[in-house]
Order: sequence, then C-alpha cells, then structure tokens
Amino acid sequence: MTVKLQMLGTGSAFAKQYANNNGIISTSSTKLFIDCGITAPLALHQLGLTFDQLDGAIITHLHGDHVGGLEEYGFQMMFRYKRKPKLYIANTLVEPLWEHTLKGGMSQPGLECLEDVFDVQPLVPDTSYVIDDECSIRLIQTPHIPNKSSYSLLVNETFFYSADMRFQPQLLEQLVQQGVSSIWHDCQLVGAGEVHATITELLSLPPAIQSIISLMHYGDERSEWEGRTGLMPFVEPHHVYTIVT
Ligand SMILES: O=c1ccn([C@@H]2O[C@@H]3COP(=O)(O)O[C@H]3[C@H]2O)c(=O)[nH]1
Ligand SMILES: [Zn+2]
Ligand SMILES: [Zn+2]
Repeated sequence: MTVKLQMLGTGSAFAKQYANNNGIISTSSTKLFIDCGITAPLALHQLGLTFDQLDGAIITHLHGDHVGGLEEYGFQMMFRYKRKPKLYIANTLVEPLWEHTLKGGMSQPGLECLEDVFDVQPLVPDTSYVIDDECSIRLIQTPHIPNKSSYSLLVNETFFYSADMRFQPQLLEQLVQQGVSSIWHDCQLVGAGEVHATITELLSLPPAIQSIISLMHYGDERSEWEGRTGLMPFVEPHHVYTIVT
C-alpha cells in the first residue's frame, strides 16, 4: 500500500517563484489533484502531464490558488477528453463552488450545475472515504478565513495536509496522539499570520512535532529561510514523496 504525493507547486497565493500549492496524490490505480489553482494547468503541462492522466481532484477551499484552474480542467475534460473527472469536495462547498466561482465562466445551455461538469463526490467532514484499495481520505474543517469553510486533509489516517489554516497547536498535538506520523503544513515566512500559520508559530512547537512537519505554501522569501526553520524542511516542488507506505 503506497501513496505518493508530488507538488505541482509549493508557493503561497502571491508567490511568483513557486507555483500554487497544489499536488498530485497517486496510488497504483488513482491519480488526483489536491487542489487545482490558477497555476495548475501550466504547472501540469510543465511536468509533461495532461488533464486526462488524472482521475479527478480533491478540493480544500475556494481561494483562487486552490480552485482557479478548475474551469480549464472542466472544459478540457468535457471538450477535449469527453469524460467527467471526479471532484471530491466538502458537501458545504458544492453549491458555492458553482455559484460563486465557476458559474460565470462555465454556465451555458447544458451546463447548469457543478454535476454537469464533474462527477461530484460530496464529502461529509470528519468522515473517512475510500478512494481505492490503497488510499482513504478524510476532510477536517480547520480555521482559515473567518466565516468561510475550509478543510484540511487526512490521508489513510496517518498523513495530515493542512492546506490553508491558522496555527492550531492543539489540533496538531491531537492528530499526533491519534497516530498521524507526517504533517505537511502551510507556512507564512514574513508578516503577521492572520490566515496562515507563521514560521515563528510553527517554531514554537515541541521538537517531537516539528520533526514530523514539512513546510509548504511558502513565499518567494524561502531562500532567506534555508537553515532557519528548525526541524521542519521545506517541501520541494516536483519531488515525488512517498507519504504512506
Ligand atoms: O483576510 C485575508 C484574506 C486573504 N489574505 C491573503 O489572500 C490570500 C488568498 O489565498 P491564501 O489563503 O493562500 O492566502 C491569502 C492571503 O495571502 C489575507 O492576507 N487576509
Ligand atoms: Zn492558499
Ligand atoms: Zn486560502
């Protein structure tokens, strides 16, 4: 049972040296985007991949660096590849993703809801879903923007992918106690962490937790922080990581 994760990009929403923090999670039989932001179509192309090589996407929340590539993904799959990709998304985000994000560009006769474009798999948060023999996923609602739903992702109950979330030391502690052995966390290197965890906050975690954290969703200042992130390495874009063995 092996699950791999390759990041198309590891950058913050405003980063220009690193593409949006979007990944491709894969098992021997399934390949899914984790988020599909503005830069995802180009980043995918630069990796030598095409949309039809993926089975679908898992979506964490509705910011452009996480969903801004879905219009092109949906249209390419519809008109070029003639197949509906799976869209794993929290049940609370199905309607807003269509009404507030995609409808303006995608609605036309025959395309009137998200289900007309994607094979929508609405996920109930805190519930585990089997993707295939090797992989299960569970969404956990985590705080990001006040009054907006946003989710982190637990893979096989052992790998935690924060997506975008504020510093939640108690949650991280609890996850470790429940058996999580690897955490990929978004990280704001400069400025106040209003909607993301800052590096200063993450550096305050006990060494035992830091030692299982890798940093993603970082800004273009990354090079100034090499060697200054405690026990927490940066996730490298394009590197293929085995996240579950
Ligand atoms: O209240 C807010 C809302 C947003 N923002 C910025 O806009 C970005 C949107 O994508 P993101 O969630 O990856 O990162 C966010 C921040 O960089 C912010 O600083 N404060
Ligand atoms: Zn983001
Ligand atoms: Zn966000």
